[in-house]
Amino acid sequence: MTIEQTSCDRGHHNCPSPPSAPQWLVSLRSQDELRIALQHPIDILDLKEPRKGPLAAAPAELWHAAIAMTADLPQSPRLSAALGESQESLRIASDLPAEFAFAKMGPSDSVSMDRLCHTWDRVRSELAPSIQFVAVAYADHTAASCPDPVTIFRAASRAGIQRCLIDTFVKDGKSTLDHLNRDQITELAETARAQSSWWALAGSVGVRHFPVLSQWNIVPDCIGVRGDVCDQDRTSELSPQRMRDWSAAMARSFRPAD
Ligand SMILES: O=C[C@H](O)COP(=O)(O)O
Repeated sequence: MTIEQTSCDRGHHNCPSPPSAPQWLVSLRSQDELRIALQHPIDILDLKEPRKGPLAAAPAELWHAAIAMTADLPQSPRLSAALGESQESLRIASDLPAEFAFAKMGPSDSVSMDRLCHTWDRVRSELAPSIQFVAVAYADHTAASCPDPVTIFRAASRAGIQRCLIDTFVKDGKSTLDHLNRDQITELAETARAQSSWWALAGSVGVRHFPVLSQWNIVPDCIGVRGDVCDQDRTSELSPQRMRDWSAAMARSFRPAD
């Protein structure tokens, strides 16, 4: 999908149509949650264990269950796995089944871009060739002791990584849009576009942010969510009602992807 930037202010009568829909990624931690998620038009089922950290890996049993549950679907969402931060990723990357489309690793404690690139190389070399590696940046990069998001997005492209995701490291309710202002998120979006990267916006993103994104003319290629589709915080269960709310909000706020 191409990034479409529009000057459309949807509240304005001259607005021709809402922007093209970003893909929708939902992070899931159990088979029950997978069953709920599969009732919605999700593009990417992202498996992780939110009780163990922002990008902690789900157990391998869930990886295999997700493959079995989606194998025969006519329009199967693609599978993504969080592999944890660097040490956990290095340990488990080679176990990820080739049926997965994406794998991502948290950059915390990498301190320098050189070190993070080195870890990316090592993790990528462990993945099945068909799995696309997603470079993750943290909006609260100082707390995560890693390079800033634009530096990570640029380095990813230089390293031949075409997919980037921005998330938050500390899950205290502060979103990526609290950590980064309009200019900073615009710079990220423009960086991604200039280097033809696909980019996903995550990090305590909620339906409440859709009007802000519209006002800022930001349309990521994908929006990722966990906490805002749960009963309470992101460690609680996936909420069927909140999933319905997100489905409706995505359909209302964006026109179908081209
Ligand atoms: O990859 C996306 C994340 O799981 C988003 O989680 P969050 O919405 O709880 O920050």
